[in-house]
Amino acid sequence: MSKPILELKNVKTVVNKGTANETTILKGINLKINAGDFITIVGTNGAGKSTLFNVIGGNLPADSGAILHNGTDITRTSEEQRTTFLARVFQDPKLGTAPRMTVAENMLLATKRGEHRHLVPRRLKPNLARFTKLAATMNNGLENRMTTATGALSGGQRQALSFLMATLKRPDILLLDEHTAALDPHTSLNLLHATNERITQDHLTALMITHHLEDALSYGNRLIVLKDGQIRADFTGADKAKLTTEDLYRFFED
Ligand SMILES: Nc1ncnc2c1ncn2[C@@H]1O[C@H](COP(=O)(O)OP(=O)(O)OP(=O)(O)O)[C@@H](O)[C@H]1O
Repeated sequence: MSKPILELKNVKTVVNKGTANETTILKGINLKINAGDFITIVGTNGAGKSTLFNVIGGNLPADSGAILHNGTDITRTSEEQRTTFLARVFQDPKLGTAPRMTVAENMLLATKRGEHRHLVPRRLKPNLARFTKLAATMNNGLENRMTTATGALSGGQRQALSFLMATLKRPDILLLDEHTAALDPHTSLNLLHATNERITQDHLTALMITHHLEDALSYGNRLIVLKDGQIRADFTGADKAKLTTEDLYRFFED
């Protein structure tokens, strides 16, 4: 069997070290993510879901344990170095896009993820048709706003742009951190559908944090329950398919 695309081996993360508030947030995470996995992640507030993404993304160090990318130890690499193979979409539509740049300029910038980015305006023209076609896949009129400054978009359009930017240059790992949570129900559903289509059609490897248990059940091939800094359950295939919201609720009871 081929190596996991990403592997966490007994990863622990401690914050406020050496103070009275010292806390171990991740308490020994072991996780093998295989190419093409679409993993939904659920867990109570404070379970450590965003911290897990921070540790994978290099925003927060792993205090012990190891993180391997295609078998190579990346535990000590920086957040910047990891952007060569990893992209993340946050809950806040304002994160991930440059507000004064147009939609098309932001997309051009995203084609350079992980590289030293110099925006060359003349490169925009040959890419515009492709970018517009991609924007149209979001089903929210983004394709009609290619020359609009991103700060003037609706939250839904801006978040759709963040998602497109994260996937324009294919990432090995896509981290979706409650990326539809700040949107109204209709806009959220629309983005979730577009997300699912892109991930499944392009066979992307993705992890998606959500508080909506129905969404965690509906999407992906794998579901992980995080509780108190540990992985309490990891369902795949047929086991995931037969899970119900009631089954999941049990993990939220003390
Ligand atoms: N840098 C930090 N310094 C101190 N405490 C932190 C830090 N990062 C996270 N924590 C704490 O660690 C715990 C886990 O936080 P985290 O944001 O990972 O939880 P979460 O599962 O994403 O929660 P939510 O569903 O509310 O977003 C929380 O108690 C949080 O306050």
